[in-house]
Amino acid sequence: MKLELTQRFFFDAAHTLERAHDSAPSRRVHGHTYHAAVTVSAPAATDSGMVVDLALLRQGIAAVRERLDHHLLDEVPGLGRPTLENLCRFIFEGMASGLWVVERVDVERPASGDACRLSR
Ligand SMILES: Nc1nc2c(c(=O)[nH]1)N=C([C@H](O)[C@H](O)COP(=O)(O)OP(=O)(O)OP(=O)(O)O)CN2
Ligand SMILES: [Zn+2]
Repeated sequence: MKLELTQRFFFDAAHTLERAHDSAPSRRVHGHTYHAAVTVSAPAATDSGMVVDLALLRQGIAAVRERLDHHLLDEVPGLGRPTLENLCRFIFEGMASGLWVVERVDVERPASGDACRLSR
């Protein structure tokens, strides 16, 4: 058995996106509010009664979030093409060095109903 713990957060960011699909709005600089969630796990029987202290998890998230929030995503080192898929990977990799096992990362744009999940 294992326990999973999730912390949600959001960030606002701008980007452009060149696509095979002909979309002028995508090619212009535009912004989205992204809602994200990081889920970490631990064996169900922990001495601490915690997967990890949420304060530590939030610190890890804050460090990754700072690299995205109010940035032009096209210019974020290591992100690559600013898609939901690459945002999942970027956050997953950014959280991977903590005192936890990252199970999955979700990134959504609720306003347009787009969502992506990267699982371990
Ligand atoms: N697989 C993905 N496809 C697309 C992503 C993505 O992250 N992963 N992102 C986008 C763009 O960010 C875009 O802003 C959203 O585009 P879309 O919903 O298509 O809106 P448009 O204004 O471009 O309208 P169209 O009707 O598609 O012309 C796109 N794809
Ligand atoms: Zn977009």
